Amino acid sequence: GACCSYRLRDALHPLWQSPLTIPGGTRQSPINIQWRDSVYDPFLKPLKISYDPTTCLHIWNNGYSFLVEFDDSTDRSIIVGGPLENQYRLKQFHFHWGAINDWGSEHTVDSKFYPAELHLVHWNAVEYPSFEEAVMEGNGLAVIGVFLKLGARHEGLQTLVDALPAVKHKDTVIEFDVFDPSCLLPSCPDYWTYAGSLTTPPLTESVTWIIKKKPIEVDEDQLEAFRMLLFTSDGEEEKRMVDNFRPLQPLMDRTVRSSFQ
Ligand SMILES: COc1ccc(C[C@H]2SC(=S)NC2=O)c(OC)c1
Ligand SMILES: [Zn+2]
Repeated sequence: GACCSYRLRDALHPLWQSPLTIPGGTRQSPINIQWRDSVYDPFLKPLKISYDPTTCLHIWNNGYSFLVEFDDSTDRSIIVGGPLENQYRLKQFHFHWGAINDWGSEHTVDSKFYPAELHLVHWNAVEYPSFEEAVMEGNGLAVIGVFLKLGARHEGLQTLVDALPAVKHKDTVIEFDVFDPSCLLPSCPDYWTYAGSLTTPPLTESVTWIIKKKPIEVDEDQLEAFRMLLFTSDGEEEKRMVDNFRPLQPLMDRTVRSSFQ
């Protein structure tokens, strides 16, 4: 029937040649955040974000998403506080999105998908010598997740959208030397936090997730600009870069904490 072919299609989805779950995984991402099951933690601190816009380096299409990468050789762009024991350095940010507005985010809230989700990736440079090593450690990474919803045009995002045609194909890159990603964060400080993983291979269980409660608004043209990117290199048969999100993973023995009541 339709359901099993859906499951088969889902399992064979081009993005997932690797196993959909990893053996022994107990803290995989993404997950559904059931609002009423999240537990308010009064000891959670406010998240402090200080990014230096001149640490921005370039935008590149890596064949799975488009990443904006930062110079992480110093502590000029960091986050601290929230659920974090140390300060974490900004390494890159990227997005996940759908072919249509009904889905696209990796996390869901009360089983609702958003059309897209921003991930700001940071690593624990206090305890680990490199990003590559931090990726392998339980407290190595901190990723801020921000939901995107359809609404007003986002002026800060537009500078990024204007650059996307230059990275249409896989393995293309352009210089992008001043950008402050804090313009992509909602003003509301509220967040959920839980222990999770990378959402693409190597799927390592090294991420402290900080998911903002409030989405940011972007307009249809801005979402369409994401959808005109390609998974494929120049000269290959074109495959539109859409639906680059991992299926939901089991919560298992985890509690999602909230910074708000
Ligand atoms: C080898 O280390 C990696 C590999 C892939 C990603 C990107 C994945 S993980 C995530 S969160 N969203 C994504 O699309 C990394 O990001 C931290 C780190
Ligand atoms: Zn991501």
